[in-house]
Order: sequence, then structure tokens, then C-alpha cells
Amino acid sequence: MGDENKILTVQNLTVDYTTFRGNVHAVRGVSFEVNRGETLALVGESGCGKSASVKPIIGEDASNQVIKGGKIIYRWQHQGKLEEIDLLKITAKEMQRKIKGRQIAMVFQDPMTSLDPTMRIGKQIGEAVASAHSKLSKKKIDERVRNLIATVGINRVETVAKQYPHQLSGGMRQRIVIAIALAGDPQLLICDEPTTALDVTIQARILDIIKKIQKERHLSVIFITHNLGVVATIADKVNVMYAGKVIEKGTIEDIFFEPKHPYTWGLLESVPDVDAPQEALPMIAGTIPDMTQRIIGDAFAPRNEYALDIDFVKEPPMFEVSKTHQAATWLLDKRAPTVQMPRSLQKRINRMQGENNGK
Ligand SMILES: Nc1ncnc2c1ncn2[C@@H]1O[C@H](COP(=O)(O)OP(=O)(O)OP(=O)(O)O)[C@@H](O)[C@H]1O
Repeated sequence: MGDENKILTVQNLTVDYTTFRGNVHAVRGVSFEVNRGETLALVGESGCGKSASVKPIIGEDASNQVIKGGKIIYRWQHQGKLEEIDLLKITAKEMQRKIKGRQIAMVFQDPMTSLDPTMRIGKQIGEAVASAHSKLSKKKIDERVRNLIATVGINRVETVAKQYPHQLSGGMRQRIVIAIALAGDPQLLICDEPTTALDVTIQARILDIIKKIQKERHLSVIFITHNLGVVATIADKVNVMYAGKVIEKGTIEDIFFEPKHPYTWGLLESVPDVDAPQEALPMIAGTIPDMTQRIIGDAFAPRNEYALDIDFVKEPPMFEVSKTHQAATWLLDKRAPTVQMPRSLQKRINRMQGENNGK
């Protein structure tokens, strides 16, 4: 697959936050790629560096953020030519003028932070359209606003256009935020926990809308979530993150049917199983490490009941499981003892695979 199909390549991204307690090493050398028309999920517990890995893509920088290294290569077709830039090297002005909204847009968890409470919905979307397409007439802008509202699955277009954010439910507000994100016809949409604050049925509806839009517009999507259960319905590929690193990456099938890292096993076990009688849901015991400290070995080792001695001393490399699947665990070293995933998880996977084959 040539580079033209890769819309984004993040290479060895390293991000710190300076704090009075010392530097938080939030992202410790993260690399990933997103292909055109593909959805990549970044998954992991709270605080593992998911947001910190994507904010630099769109120039969202807290005042205490320090990019210590890496590249973020973005590629797009411009006047029939493939252009590429390192998003870490452009100015804030260029980011605003060329990239933000028009190439890459972001949807955050809390829609209220992205909406202006004092402005009618139609006007807010209209401003986003006008700022991305400066030459459009008022009539054309209005037309686009109505189309965008309909695109996110809202039927009462005229009514909603006249309303204020507080008059809408959480799910409706999130749809409007998605409509605003689409106003500049971006190629890449970054969704940071877009459904976490919503109740389960509304979550499913928003996921369906994102999926529908992704297909219609052949969008690339980076989808951030702490819930692996959500990932199965939306993503093509998954990167599992822990303590500022990607520790396992693969296709949906690789991660759900052949998980290799004990951390991924733990995440999968903590997904509610709707098809099986529920025992108490096992959460991964322990807490994430203090990210201001230097981490020695595998960051997950202190919480890992399958840890080997070497895990406490030496960081595991990414072992190749297959062409599409890699995991950073010493259990994959050829000298390691054979360790099986928990039986309860294996049983669940067997059942899921059976259902999948029966489809
Ligand atoms: N502005 C900041 N200043 C200091 N530390 C920060 C800042 N932003 C994030 N962090 C820290 O960086 C680490 C990674 O945070 P990040 O927000 O990327 O996690 P996350 O995986 O997205 O989790 P969540 O779902 O809770 O946002 C955490 O330890 C977090 O406390």
C-alpha cells in the first residue's frame, strides 16, 4: 500500500506536561498510521495518554504541553498532487488556516464545551460553514446548514436550527457538535470519547451516525474510548494504550479473537458481556503508574499476574504476531513459558467466534 493511502502517520510522538510535581511523561513514543476511509480506535484506561496523543494532531496544546519529539505527517491531495506536511512543524496560523476544520476536525466528550450557549444552533453551524468556505453566499450557507443538521440524523431541521444548546438533550447536542465538525468537509475526524457522557441507547445512536457519515464521506476516523465494547461496532483497527505507549495493535479480529497482551486480556474481561450470565465484572486490579516517574521494564508488570522476571527489568519490544498484529509483551518471546489467556476470556472468545462464523 503506497503512502497516498495513508492520511496520517504519527512517528515516535513523545509528549510531556510540565507540572510542579515534575514532568508528566504522558506520551512515551507513540507511532500509528491511519489509512483513508478507515477507523482507528485508541483504547485504554483513563490517563493512559489517548487524548495527549491526538491533541498535537490538531494543534490543541495546553500551556504546559511540551512536544519532546516525533513527527505527525499528514497527507492530502491538493490540485491533483499529493502533499504532505509535518503538523508539528507548522505555525498556529497555518494550522488554523489550512488544517483545522478543513482537513482535520475534532469532536470532544462534552458537547457543551464546544457550543456557544448564547447562539442559535443554525447560526453556530453557519459560522463554521462560512469560516471554512469564505466565498459562499448567505443562501448557500443556509442550505449547507440544513444539510448538515439532516446529515446527523435530525428530522426537525427548521425547529432545531432556531433553538439554543440548552434546549437540546445531550445526544442532540453531540449531533450538533458533529455537524459543526463536518462544516469544513474534513478528511479526518478525531472523536475523543464522544459518547461517554451519554446513556447507552443514545451512545449507540451516535455511534451509528458516526459510522454512517464515515461511510458516506469516506472519512478517516480516530476514535478514542476507554471501552473496548464500543470499539467492536465502529473500528477497523485498534491500538491499545498503556502508560503513554501503544502496547498492542491489530485489526478488530486480532484484538478481539487473538489478544496477546495481558493488559488487553484485562480490558476485554471488563467489557460487559450481554450474552452471558453476569458474574461480578473483573476490573483490572491496581492503578496506572505515576507518569512523572521513569518507568523500568513493562509498565504493566506490577499489575500483571502473568508477569515474568524480565518484565520488571527490561521493556519488551513490539513482537510481530502477524502482518497486521503486534504486541509488546515478553510472553511472545520464544524463550518465554507458554501462558494461556484466562479461561473465562477464552470461553467468551470461542462463543463470539462461533456467533461470528454463524453469521
Ligand atoms: N495539561 C495537563 N497537565 C498535566 N498533566 C496532564 C495534562 N493533561 C493530561 N495530563 C496527564 O497526562 C496523562 C495522560 O492524559 P490523557 O488525557 O492523555 O489520558 P487519556 O488516556 O486520554 O484519559 P482520559 O480518558 O481520562 O482523558 C495523565 O496522567 C494526565 O493526568
